[in-house]
Amino acid sequence: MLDTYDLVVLGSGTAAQVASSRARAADWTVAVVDHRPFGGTCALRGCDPKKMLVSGEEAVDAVRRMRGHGVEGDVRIAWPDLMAFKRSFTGPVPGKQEQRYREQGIDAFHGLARFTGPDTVTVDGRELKARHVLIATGARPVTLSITGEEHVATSDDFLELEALPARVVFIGGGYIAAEFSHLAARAGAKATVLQRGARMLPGFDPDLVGWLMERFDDLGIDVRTSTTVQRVEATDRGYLVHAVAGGREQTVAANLIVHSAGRVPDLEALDLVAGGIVLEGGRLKLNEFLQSVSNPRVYAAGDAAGSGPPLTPVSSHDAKVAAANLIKGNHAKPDYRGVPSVAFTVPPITTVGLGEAEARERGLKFRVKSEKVPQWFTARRLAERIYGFKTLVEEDTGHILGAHLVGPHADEVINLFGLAIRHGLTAADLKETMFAYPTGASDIGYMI
Ligand SMILES: Cc1cc2nc3c(=O)[nH]c(=O)nc-3n(C[C@H](O)[C@H](O)[C@H](O)COP(=O)(O)OP(=O)(O)OC[C@H]3O[C@@H](n4cnc5c(N)ncnc54)[C@H](O)[C@@H]3O)c2cc1C
Ligand SMILES: NC(=O)c1ccc[n+]([C@@H]2O[C@H](COP(=O)([O-])OP(=O)(O)OC[C@H]3O[C@@H](n4cnc5c(N)ncnc54)[C@H](O)[C@@H]3O)[C@@H](O)[C@H]2O)c1
Repeated sequence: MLDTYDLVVLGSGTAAQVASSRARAADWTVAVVDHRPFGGTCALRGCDPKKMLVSGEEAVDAVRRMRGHGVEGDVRIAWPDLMAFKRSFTGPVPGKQEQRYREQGIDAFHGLARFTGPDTVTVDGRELKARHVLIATGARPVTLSITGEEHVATSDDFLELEALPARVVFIGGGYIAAEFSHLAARAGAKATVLQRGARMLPGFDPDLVGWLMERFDDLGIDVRTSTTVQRVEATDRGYLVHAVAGGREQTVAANLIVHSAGRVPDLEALDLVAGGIVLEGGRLKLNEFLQSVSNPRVYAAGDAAGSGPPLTPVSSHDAKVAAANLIKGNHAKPDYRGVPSVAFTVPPITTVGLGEAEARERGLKFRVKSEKVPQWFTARRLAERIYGFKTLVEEDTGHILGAHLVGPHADEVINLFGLAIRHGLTAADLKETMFAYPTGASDIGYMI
């Protein structure tokens, strides 16, 4: 282990992995630091473990949909076994990560990192001097500032539950509430979502969210919008969640309350003042090259940078941009065109590019095609009632401005619209493409 490095990377998630290996490949001396097991949010506490659990849901949902259509019998989620299945993936991740760092010649430090000066960082009592630092510390749940906040579990806690409690309340109605309430309800819990916003999943097309809400109803998920949680009270039988909606107080009983009210860059422990790193509105103040405006040695990437949407592919993209600028001098800028996003409800809902309202606000000239199409073959063969789309195509150029899908295979098909947006393909290009039939993609020609 050295005391001086060309690059010290704070964090060991997606952004850290990508940037550290690029810098090392350029023959830089590199250290990574994390106070939690190595691997970051996506692999250990986010996308991947969540989707391992969704696999159980998908299996149950398929049987329930096909019942009466040639499939008989009942199936249910065996929660401890599904958790064990999840751990079969997450368990080996930290060890594999450490081995990867060893093989690459990257030094890995365990501990909470904190700046002690513009080019020094302390980790577990050891001071590291750095020619450059990359802040890749990810995000944390936003502080709710409500009485009883200490009783609110995080998504990390939910993903480690050995047993699923009978009544689960979600505070907030975005990605985590949508995905985890579907999971909890299919696994037999009573799920309630208390969403301050006027609707669920505000990042997705309102019409498509409306169609998806039918499935929340089927699952018995109690979704209360325009409802703000005010306090949480512990009782001898669990908790009471006190909320207010339209001036009226409501109380919901719970055995588990899950934070799903948003995440913010995780910067608190870093002592940014000591590092000479300024913030603006609670976020790192960065230039267009993802470099701190006040300390040019320091760059940031991923959720910690807060520059693009807080998603794994964006963390990876940011890290490539920051690494390129570190190694060759500032020249690369992030490009967030065509970043697809999926909420992994069953069925999934997806979005890429501009929403209809945003495109109108920008004064663009475009045609909208939107329809709920459960009668299409893709949905029929799966006995799925929820299937629909909305596409936005620019009038003059034929460019795809935005695409929004809900239903089977939407999580895969949206990537093709992302490809079109990012690489300037037109609606005509997509229509001329031959997609294997019958697949989700073979519907694209009819969606535009
Ligand atoms: C429940 C959940 C589900 C998600 N599902 C998806 C999904 O399906 N698809 C998708 O694209 N995105 C998903 N996301 C978002 C995605 O996980 C993040 O955008 C992505 O993992 C961020 O990567 P990162 O490298 O920026 O940070 P992270 O992977 O969060 O890594 C940051 C690391 O820094 C460490 N750290 C923090 N502070 C310090 C410090 N002071 N010293 C040392 N180490 C520190 C942390 O321990 C952490 O390991 C999900 C997120 C959550 C919470
Ligand atoms: N599939 C995915 O890509 C995926 C899945 C899970 C999480 N994530 C990432 O994690 C981040 C955090 O997810 P999330 O679901 O916590 O946040 P979110 O930003 O998706 O949704 C938060 C919602 O909580 C509501 N809210 C905030 N404070 C509230 C309060 N006091 N009472 C009631 N409602 C309140 C807001 O109106 C908002 O709609 C996401 O932004 C996303 O980047 C991504």
